Amino acid sequence: MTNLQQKVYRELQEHVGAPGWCLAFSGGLDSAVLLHVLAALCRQYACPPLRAVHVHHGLQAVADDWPDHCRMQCEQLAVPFQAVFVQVGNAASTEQAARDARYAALAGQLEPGEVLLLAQHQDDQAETLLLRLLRGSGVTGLQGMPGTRPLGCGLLLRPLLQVPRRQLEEYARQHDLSWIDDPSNRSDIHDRNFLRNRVMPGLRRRWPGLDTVLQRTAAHMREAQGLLDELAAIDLQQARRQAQPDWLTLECLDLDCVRALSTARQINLIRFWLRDKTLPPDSAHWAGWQALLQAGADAQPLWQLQDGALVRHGRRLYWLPKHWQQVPADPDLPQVANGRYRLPGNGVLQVAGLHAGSLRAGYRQGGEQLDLPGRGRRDLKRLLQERQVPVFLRNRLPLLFADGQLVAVAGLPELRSAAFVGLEADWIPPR
Ligand SMILES: Nc1ncnc2c1ncn2[C@@H]1O[C@H](COP(=O)(O)OP(=O)(O)OP(=O)(O)O)[C@@H](O)[C@H]1O
Repeated sequence: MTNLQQKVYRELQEHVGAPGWCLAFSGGLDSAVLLHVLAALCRQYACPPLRAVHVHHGLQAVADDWPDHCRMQCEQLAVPFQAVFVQVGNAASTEQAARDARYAALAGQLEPGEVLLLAQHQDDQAETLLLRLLRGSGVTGLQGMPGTRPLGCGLLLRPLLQVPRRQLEEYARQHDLSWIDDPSNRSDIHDRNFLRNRVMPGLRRRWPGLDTVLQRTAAHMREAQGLLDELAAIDLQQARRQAQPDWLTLECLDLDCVRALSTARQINLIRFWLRDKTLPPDSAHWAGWQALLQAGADAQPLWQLQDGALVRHGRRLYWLPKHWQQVPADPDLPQVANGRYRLPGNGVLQVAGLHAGSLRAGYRQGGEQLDLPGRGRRDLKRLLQERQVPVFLRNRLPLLFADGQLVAVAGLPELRSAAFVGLEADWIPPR
């Protein structure tokens, strides 16, 4: 077994029990080497079934031959191959759009538990770090590419991150490999190519240990990030509250608790809290956070982020996922089974009790009235104000109607007309 094969095998040792290994195969030098290494490991050891996937972006005419090239390489090594064709959206940066489309396509075709292998190496990691430094990244960004992270229903792994490109070139020569030379890599228009082609060679001549030094920086940043996360977890535990009203399934923090922290610590907490909810704003865009804190006591300010918004109501701070914000064009909620209605974002409204099946569920349109036992007809708007239901929620409360008349408000058991007092209406949050 060659030195490189041993290194990769060590990196993959923890994953030999996975249901499959899937190589992201661009056909370039790095992934061609990884394909050869993996095929060799699979011949020598008990490894999961190996396959390779090439993503075709359709962005440059020369790339039209690449799926065939990749297929041939895989056939020679008896590795099952698949080409996936994607449409790249019209983003400001084609490079970024291609990367997004590629990761989405790769994630989409992973089997549960399968490991997706990417061929980024030590030099790529050094470039990534320097690029991020030049773009003003903080601790999170300066950790570089992670060696492993969840992707779709599987796991993404980069087993070559400790391997210098020189070693991959040597391996390719020794094994007489052929690979695709992407002509766009030679153009210095893109920052990464400029750095790779014009800057890194000079830096490496002056500081021969540059790549390992930068690797050490990334390790320091990972350690620092770990500590920041520990602090954020403590702060989150202190600040987390049950949403009010208490049937609400939204996540919420106590604003007084958050305010008591220093600004840097507030931002650390909010970043940590939102990590699995939305892309964090970059460091230049935290003015929205200050505006949210400084708005008057009665205001209900909202800070819009990519996949939802932070909203203040009273002394609470809510995370409002996007599907909560989009008022559907159709005010009716579709009934999916007897007494079960589909809510946006895959939640379900389950209505049980008398007449449950004959009700229509929908959102407020304005002007609704409810005939309350002992109180007579009341405007829904007033009733919701009385109960201090947050403004952001008022148009998103599922209402139940019988013969066109409002008879119950889901989640607020006291808002039922006489014949529907015993009606139960639960929200089952999206999974
Ligand atoms: N079109 C593609 N199809 C499948 N996987 C890809 C594709 N492009 C890149 N990858 C994967 O992502 C990794 C990093 O991409 P990057 O663009 O840095 O690589 P590359 O220079 O195009 O190709 P290589 O790393 O194979 O030389 C690649 O090593 C490969 O594993």
